[in-house]
Amino acid sequence: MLFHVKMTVNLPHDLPADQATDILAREKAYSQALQAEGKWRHIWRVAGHYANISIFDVADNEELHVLLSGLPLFKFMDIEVMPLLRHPSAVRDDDR
Ligand SMILES: O=C(O)CC1=CCC(=O)O1
Repeated sequence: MLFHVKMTVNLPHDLPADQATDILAREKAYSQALQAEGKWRHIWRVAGHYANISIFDVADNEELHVLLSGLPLFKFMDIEVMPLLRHPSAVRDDDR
């Protein structure tokens, strides 16, 4: 199942720099591992915002929840999820 996910990051201004550096490094590694697995298909920065638009390809709502709640930045994010399904006019075979 495909999901469109918007993540808006709200890092506290008083978060110590070493903790911020550590959490961002862990977030990057977590994200890149899921991208390599094919579960996190796309990630795009939203211009002018500390936010991203991502496409996840997972088995079901529960798997998406597990992956999102495992994000190192999870407690510092607002997350909006939109489930996607194939459009009847779509021509790409991998958009299901
Ligand atoms: O910077 C972001 O948008 C938050 C984020 C999610 C995965 C990642 O590497 O950074």
